[in-house]
Amino acid sequence: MAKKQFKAESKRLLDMMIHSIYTHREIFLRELISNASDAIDKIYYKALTDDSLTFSKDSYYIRITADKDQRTLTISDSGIGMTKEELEENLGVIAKSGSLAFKKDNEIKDGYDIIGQFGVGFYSAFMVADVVTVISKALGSEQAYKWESKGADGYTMEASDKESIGTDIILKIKENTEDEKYDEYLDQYRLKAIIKKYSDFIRYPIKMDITGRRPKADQENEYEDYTEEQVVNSMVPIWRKNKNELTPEDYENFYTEKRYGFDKPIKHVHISVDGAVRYNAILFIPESIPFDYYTKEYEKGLELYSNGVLIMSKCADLLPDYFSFVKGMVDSEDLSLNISREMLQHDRQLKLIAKNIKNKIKSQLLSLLKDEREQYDLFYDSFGRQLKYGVYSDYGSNKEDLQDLIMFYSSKEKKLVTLDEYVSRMPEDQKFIYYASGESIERIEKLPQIELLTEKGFEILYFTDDIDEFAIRILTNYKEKEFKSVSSGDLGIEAEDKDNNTDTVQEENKELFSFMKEILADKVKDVRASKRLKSHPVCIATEGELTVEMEKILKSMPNSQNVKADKVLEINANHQVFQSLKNAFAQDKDKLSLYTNLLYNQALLIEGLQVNDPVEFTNDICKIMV
Ligand SMILES: Nc1ncnc2c1ncn2[C@@H]1O[C@H](COP(=O)(O)OP(=O)(O)OP(=O)(O)O)[C@@H](O)[C@H]1O
Repeated sequence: MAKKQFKAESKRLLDMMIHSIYTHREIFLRELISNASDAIDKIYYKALTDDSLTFSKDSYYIRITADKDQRTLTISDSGIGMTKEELEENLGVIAKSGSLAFKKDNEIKDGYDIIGQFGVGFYSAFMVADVVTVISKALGSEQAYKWESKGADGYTMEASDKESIGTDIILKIKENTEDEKYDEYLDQYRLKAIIKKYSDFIRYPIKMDITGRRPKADQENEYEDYTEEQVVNSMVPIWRKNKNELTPEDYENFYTEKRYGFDKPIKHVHISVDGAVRYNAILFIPESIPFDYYTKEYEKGLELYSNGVLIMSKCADLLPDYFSFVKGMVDSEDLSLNISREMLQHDRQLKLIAKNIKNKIKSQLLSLLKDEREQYDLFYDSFGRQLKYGVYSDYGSNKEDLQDLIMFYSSKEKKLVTLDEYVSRMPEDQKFIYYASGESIERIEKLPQIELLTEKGFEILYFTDDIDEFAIRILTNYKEKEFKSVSSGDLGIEAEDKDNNTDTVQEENKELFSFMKEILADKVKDVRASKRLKSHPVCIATEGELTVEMEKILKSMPNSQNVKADKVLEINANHQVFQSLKNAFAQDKDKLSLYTNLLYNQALLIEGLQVNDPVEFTNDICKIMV
């Protein structure tokens, strides 16, 4: 029979899977059982919603059969099965989600990475088997098909016999090697232990023949071997269990088994509500960002069950966008099985659940912040940006919910702090919450604009994310303290003039400043003596709503209008450069023009802005050198 080739990327992945040194080979069983359970979910759901089908509950099961002589391990299910096309489609291509394409060849080093990142499910069978045979009969088909593969060189497909609807997956277990005892995957007790460990809560019975020894009836000291079919798993879904009976590992196993993520969740929340609306939920706050999280491909949502039957794998209406990182499931008896996506959106029960869940997540995050700061920092590193987007989006309608969860880097603490922490430390005479924006902490630390505030001992929040300043603008204040950019025209420091004669200097040099303004024309709104500069000669301050940082961000957006911040060029009157400006004003206006342009361009560079004409700028520098 002609062999069909796997798609190129699948072949590569398979190769790695087969040759990988993966320490947890046993998880192949979890993967296959999980697929079987999904397949039964599908047929069960159909049976419940389609009157033309009748099934009895007893007909849903997963069966594990080990045959030591043949070295085969068979995982059978009475699920929905696969047609010929589905076998091709589902098993001929790995990682259909496209996640593999995301990873470049050299980034994938061994199987761990692959499973860890994408969960290639079915293919993990090749970690323990030389040959994998899948015999499947789909619901509604007369004909069964057999798919078989020895690994990376391809697979065969042919018509086959199978009585009942469902799928058998037959693994020809590898021979033992010096390092690896594959025999264990044919041992009933070992298999039972693996199932208990990873798949205990699967809703359908996982049946296995278990052999034991027992005393013979009526005969003393005589024993006999017997084999009986046992249901190995407890079948109670974890969300229906009592929290006290469950260990953190149980939740972690559930998280992995459900493929919510491949990290270790930072926190889980187990909710059982029995009030106006009844539901159970298990929610997880992941530790790391899914690879597509900050892209449009990412789909938020929780699994939605109606009385134990999965009705939607990603119910988006259960989570607000700003908590879109939350994973998990909700099971409610109050939802109808036949409910459509459109109807769900208007469902009163679902709305109540969503609101309740939102509050739970918020309170969990707050308690994480309060009691487990390191964990919160870890979480914030991944998802803090999303919370800040939440403050900004929907015209700030969720800002109350989120303002206590966001953090920024503090100039004083040298770490992330909350707004509450900042405000509670503010000296009495400090009116504003000060912030400085820039590309990185290192660059902000060098900004001339922060000199005065730093010298006076004020704490400054550093904004390094694009969204930061926009979010803060929507917040406008926190606990009645307004936010103020270090570049804003008036810093609101009463004491600032005491040791500073800026106003006098400004007055005395009025003509010099207005001459400089004329040279720069509409590039700046004004040129004036600075109150905030200490050692640097020049900086840009802004007036009005828009800061330089916001201008940069808006300009980088597609279809950006030509937005401009109102810039003011501030000159340090105590710097030697100011004397040179005054001399040039008195003696040589061309020189003043040269100096003014140079200072302006320098101020732009400090801000991380581009100079308008780099060639002219370098020529100007040469002019002062010769
Ligand atoms: N026992 C089965 N019965 C019916 N369909 C199956 C069975 N096993 C696998 N499939 C089909 O093959 C597809 C691929 O399975 P595989 O385990 O590789 O990935 P997955 O389960 O979709 O995703 P992932 O494992 O990454 O969560 C499944 O989505 C399912 O449609």
